[in-house]
Amino acid sequence: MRLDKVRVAPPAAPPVRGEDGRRPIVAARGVTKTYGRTRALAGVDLEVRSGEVLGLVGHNGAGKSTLMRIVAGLEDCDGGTVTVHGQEASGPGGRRPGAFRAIRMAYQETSLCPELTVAENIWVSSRHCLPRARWRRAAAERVRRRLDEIFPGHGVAPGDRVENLSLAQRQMVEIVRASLADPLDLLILDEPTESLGPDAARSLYAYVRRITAQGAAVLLISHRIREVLSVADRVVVLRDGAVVAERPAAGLGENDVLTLMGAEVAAPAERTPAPAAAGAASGRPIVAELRRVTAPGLRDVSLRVAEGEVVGLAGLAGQGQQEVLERLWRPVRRDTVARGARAYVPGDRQRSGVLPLWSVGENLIVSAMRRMARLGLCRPAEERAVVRSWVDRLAIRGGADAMITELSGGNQQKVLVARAFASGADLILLDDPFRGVDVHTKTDLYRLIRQEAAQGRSIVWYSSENAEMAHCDRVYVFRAGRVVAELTGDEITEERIIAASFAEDEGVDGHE
Ligand SMILES: Nc1ncnc2c1ncn2[C@@H]1O[C@H](COP(=O)(O)OP(=O)(O)OP(=O)(O)O)[C@@H](O)[C@H]1O
Repeated sequence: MRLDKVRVAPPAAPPVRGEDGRRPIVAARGVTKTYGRTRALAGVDLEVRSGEVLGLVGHNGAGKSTLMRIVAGLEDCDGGTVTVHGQEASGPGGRRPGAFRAIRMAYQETSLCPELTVAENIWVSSRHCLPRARWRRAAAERVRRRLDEIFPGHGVAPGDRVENLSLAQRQMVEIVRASLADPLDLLILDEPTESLGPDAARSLYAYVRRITAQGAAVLLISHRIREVLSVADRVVVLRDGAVVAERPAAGLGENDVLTLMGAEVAAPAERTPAPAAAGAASGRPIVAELRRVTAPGLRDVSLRVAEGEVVGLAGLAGQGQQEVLERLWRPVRRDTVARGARAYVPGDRQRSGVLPLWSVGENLIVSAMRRMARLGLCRPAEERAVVRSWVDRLAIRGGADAMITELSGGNQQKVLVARAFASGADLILLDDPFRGVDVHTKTDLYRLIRQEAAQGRSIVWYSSENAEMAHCDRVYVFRAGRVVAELTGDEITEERIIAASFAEDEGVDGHE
C-alpha cells in the first residue's frame, strides 16, 4: 500500500507564525453570519495551523458547520475576513474560490450523488486534480488507492452506485472524496465517525496523524468529546456562534469541555432502571416478539419486548440489528409479532426521515395528526401546542416555523425523535437515533426514554455506542445475524457487550 505524498502549497507571502511556531494555513477574523433572524456566527476568530489537529466542539446549532463552510470557502461571511496563507480569501473584497483549493471538507451528511457510482462522484468533485483523458479510469484508480490507504477492508468498489452503499461506506467515500485534493493543506472532518465502526474510526485517525506529520492540518468537529481530546492538539469551543475557549487538548478533561460548552455535567452512566428490569419475567404483557426468525441477515433470532420496557440491540454495526427493527416495523410473517401503533426513527435521516420541503412543525406533527384528529377534522390549535411543547422539551434551535433544512444536523435529528414520541405510538423503534446530537441533549433524551417507558411505552433501541445501552432494561447483543448474549440490569456493561460482540461462536453468553 502506498501513501501518497501530501503536497502542501507554498504560502504566497510569509505569514506570521502562531504562538506554537506553526504556520497558519487559514485564519478567520471577526467572522459574522446571519440567516434570516438567526445569528449563526457572532464575530469568530479562528486560526488553523500547519501540522495540527484542531478540534472544534459546541452544542447543536452552535455554528460549527457554518463556520466550516466559510473557512472552506463554500459560503461568504457577512462580516470579517478569512485569510488563506496570509492572503485575504473572503471578506469585504468578496470571495476568491481559487484561494480555497487546498482546503477540503468531508460533510456530516455526505455530499455524494446517490445515483452516480463512487468513481463518477469522485470525478465530479475532484476533476481539477484528475487527468481529462480516460477520466473514469483515473478516478477509479485514485479512489481505490485512497480507500485502501485510509480504510483497509472497506468493501467498496469504484463502480458501486452510492445508493447501494451502507451509511458507513458512504461516509468513507465522502472522506476519501475530500482527501483527494492535491495539494491538500487543510482537511475538515465534520463528525466523521458518527456512522463509522471502531476499526474504520481508528484507521481514519491513523491517516489523520500521517498527513499532519507531513504538514497538512486537520479540523475535526465532533460531539464525541473524548475522541476529540485523544486526537486533537488544540480544542476550540464554540457557543451560540462565538468562541468561548481555545485550549491545548493535553490536560483538558471531558467535563472541562462540557462545562465550557455550557452543558450541565451529568453522571456519565446515569441510569433509571425500569421498575422491574426483566419485563417479560415480571408478567407484563409482551408487545413485540421475534420467534426463531431466520431470514436475510438474521439467523434463528428470538427476542421479546414487554410493555414499558427499554430493549437495546447492541453489537458491531450491521450484525442484524436493522433487520430486527425493520421486521418489527413491518411484521409480515407469523414469526414476528408487534402489537399496537408503532413509530420508527430511521438511522439515515437524509434518505428516509426528513421531509425537506416542510417546516419543523410539519415534520414533527406528521405522525401524530391522525391520532389527534376528531371526527375526521384536524385540530390546528392542539397540533401547534404539541409542536411547541416538543420544540421546548428538546430545545430544538430554530423553532417550529423554520424550514427543517434550515436547522443544524443535530437539531434535525431531534425533530425526528420528537416525531416518534409525539405520535403516541406504543412501540418506538430507534435506529441509532442520537447520531450528531450533542451530549447535553443526549442526556435529556435518555431521561425522556425512561419517562416514556414508565408511562407504559416500549422502546427498541439500536445504538452504535455501547455506553448508551446502560439506559436499557435488557440488551440483546448481535453478531453475524445471531443473538449472542442477552444481558439484563447490572449485567449491561460496555465490557460485557464488547466481550460478547467478539466472542467465539461457542461462547454464547446467557442466551438459550
Ligand atoms: N441555510 C441555513 N438557513 C437558515 N439557518 C441556518 C442555515 N444553516 C444554518 N442555520 C442556522 O445557523 C445556526 C448554526 O447552525 P450550524 O449548522 O452551523 O450548527 P452546528 O454547530 O454545526 O450544529 P450541529 O452540531 O447540530 O451540526 C443554527 O441555528 C441553524 O439553524
